[in-house]
This record gives sequence, C-alpha cells and structure tokens, in this order.
Amino acid sequence: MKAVVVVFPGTNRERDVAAAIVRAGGKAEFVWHDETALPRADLIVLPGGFAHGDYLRCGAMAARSAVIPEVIRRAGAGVPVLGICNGFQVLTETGLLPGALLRNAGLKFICRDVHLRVETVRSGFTQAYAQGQVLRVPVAHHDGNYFADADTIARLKDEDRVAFRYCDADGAITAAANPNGSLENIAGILNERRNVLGMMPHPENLTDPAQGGTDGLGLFRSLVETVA
Ligand SMILES: NC(=O)CC[C@H](N)C(=O)O
Repeated sequence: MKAVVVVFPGTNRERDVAAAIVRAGGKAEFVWHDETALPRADLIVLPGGFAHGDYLRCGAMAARSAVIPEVIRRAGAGVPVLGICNGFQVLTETGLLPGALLRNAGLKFICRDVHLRVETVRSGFTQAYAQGQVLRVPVAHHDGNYFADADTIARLKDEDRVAFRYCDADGAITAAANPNGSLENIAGILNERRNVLGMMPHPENLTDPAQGGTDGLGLFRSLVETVA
C-alpha cells in the first residue's frame, strides 16, 4: 500500500502519519502542496498541522492549493483520502466532506487524550476495529467543533457515515466526554462513497508502544488490508 502525504506550509504531522503507515506495513511519500499532479497512490493523506498558519479559517487556504483539484479527482475515482485534524478541516473546505469545524466550544486549544467509539466498521478505514470498540486517541486542536445543518446530520446517521464519536472510557456518549462541542459528539465522518474519512483526533500518534499506546494502529492496518 503506497500512501501519498500532502504537505502544506505549516503542516506538522506528516512524519507522524508516514511512520504510522510504515508501522502498519505500508509505504509513504511526501508531496508538496503546489504540485498539480500526484504520483500513483493507494491512499492520499491530508495530515494535521497549521496549514498557512490557520489564517482566514483553518484549512481554507490549503483547500485552494494547486494540488487539491487532483485530490478531488482521485477521490472521485475511488482512491481513499484520509484527512486528520487540519486535514479534516481541509476536506470540509474543499466540499469533499459536509459541515464545518468551528472554534472549540470552550474557546481553548485542547491537547489531551480522548476516547472514541467506533461507530461503523463498514469502511476501509475502520474495518480492522470491532463495532463499538473504544479507542484512546489524542486530540490537539482549537477548531474541532463539528457542525452541520440538521438535514446533513440526519443523512450522516441514516447512511451510517459517522465513523467515530467522542465517548467516555466505557463507550457512553455523554456531554462530559465531548471535548469541543461537536454536534452529537461526532469526531469523524465518511463521504457517501465511504472512501473519504475526516477525523479530528490523531490516530497516528498512538501507533507504537513508545507513544504510550497502539489504539490508532487499527486505522492504518485497515487501510493496508483493504487497499492494493
Ligand atoms: N493538530 C491539528 O491538525 C490542528 C488543526 C488546527 N490548526 C486547529 O488547531 O484546529
């Protein structure tokens, strides 16, 4: 499985995600945002960070990069696209995923571990997990408050496109377990075709015992198992 990791000015998790992909048995190559063509890729990753210093809105300028039309074209051709944190923000700004990431409800940058419940295993990103499995994964963001209109939220649920929800250590979906005010504790969503995933937490940062845990590795294993 060969992943292409797109790097923008201010991206900071590209090496973390590349290392996670390698740990899961894949390969990763970096591509700078001003390329208009991409090499062959079984997976495209938009990593976390602070692209363009978060100016205008997080992800807004990155979504207008030269590389993005090709990312959109590949997504349309069925190539899996994974957006983590800043990458999720970029995906909503491109329109590949619905809704928006607003300022955290508490108006503070949050950097800590949270628990996530796997809400669907029906995707190439989550199939290696068990339905309802509780994961411990870090978050590090100030604009992670997922918002969409009521029709969009209803559609995401009807179509089984909520991938992860913030939960407590026992898997209960509670207001106290919601770090940022996201509607219905939504932490990650899929597109209609289920080949684009955006999520705010950072699974790449818990993929090695030296990082304190490996709960994030299943996402990268899922991809390595399901794509070429
Ligand atoms: N770690 C990240 O990708 C952070 C994304 C964005 N800069 C925010 O703070 O919300």
